Amino acid sequence: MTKSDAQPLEEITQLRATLDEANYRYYVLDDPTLTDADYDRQFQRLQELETEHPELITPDSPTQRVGAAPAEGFPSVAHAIPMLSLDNAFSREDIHAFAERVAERLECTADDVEFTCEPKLDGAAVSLVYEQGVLVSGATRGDGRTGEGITSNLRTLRSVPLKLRDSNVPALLEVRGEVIMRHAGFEALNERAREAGSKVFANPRNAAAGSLRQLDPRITAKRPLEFHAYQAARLEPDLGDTSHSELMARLATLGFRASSELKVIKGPQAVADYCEQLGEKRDGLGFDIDGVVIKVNDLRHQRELGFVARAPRWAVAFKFPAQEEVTTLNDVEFQ
Ligand SMILES: NC(=O)c1c(N)nc(OC2CCCC2)nc1O[C@@H]1CCC[C@@H]1O
Repeated sequence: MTKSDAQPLEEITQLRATLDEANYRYYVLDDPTLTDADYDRQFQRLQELETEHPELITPDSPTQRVGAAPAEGFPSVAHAIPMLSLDNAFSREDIHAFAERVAERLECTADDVEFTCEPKLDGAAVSLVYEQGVLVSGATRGDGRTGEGITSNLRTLRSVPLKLRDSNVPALLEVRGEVIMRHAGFEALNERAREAGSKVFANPRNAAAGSLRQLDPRITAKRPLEFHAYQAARLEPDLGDTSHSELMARLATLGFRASSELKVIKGPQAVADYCEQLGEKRDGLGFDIDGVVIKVNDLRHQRELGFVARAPRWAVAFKFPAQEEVTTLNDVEFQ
């Protein structure tokens, strides 16, 4: 390899590392280091180099996010583990009853059970599969057992890592999470749609789901979508993480955004307090949530508790009143 040939590979490798790190800091740490102009300038330089040296292009390069070939349709994808729904809780009593049921099966007291609480994001649930640290498949939740293969569309989200960030990557990782559209992005999208006389979306959840199911990934790439991880569904080899909160911290080091509002909380009383506090913060979050997902934190306990027909015994969704029905949350008294 001559000196000049050696140059592009070094520069390409450096640019890819810089752009991947910029995505991680922007989308996972909420602590951007590059300005958009800097990002775009380095991205264009990488595109130039890869155009001059196409043999150096790799599928996990930041330039390979947006494919050009519109899909004819989406293939069906069977989820290795069903993407289940959640039973609901609507009051402090329901939270206590859930904790008591868990405690009874774990043969402990409800106050000894350690839960994690996190916002229940109101978007579109998806699953991402990584093999040897590289994204190989992305799918919608569908009916929970079978979804639609939308890998090309999910690759366009800069909050979806094309390759895992850590050095010791697991052989297999399946991450599940919610794709959301923030209110600001939703309003701007609908404004553009009204001006163009095209379809206006009813709410951010529909806008996110509709954007993910575009046949042309170049359209998805222009939509303000963010992926927020909420579960590591499969992990081989098992990295020995023993709790949901530890696993979510691991996902953050691997390059995923997890909820900054995730808290480890002991006992139903404190869980109900978290729900009340998050309900008061709901209108200021800038994106839609419809409650709190309360999970038993210990993964062994989750396995012991298992699932009933369609939902886990170890998790429940605390639901807030639908916002259209409630003028202000102050009207809602916590029983
Ligand atoms: N929407 C969410 O923010 C969310 C969450 N934070 N955590 C989970 O945990 C799963 C894990 C096993 C059962 C539920 N699920 C969520 O949403 C899903 C999408 C479809 C059914 C649940 O609502």
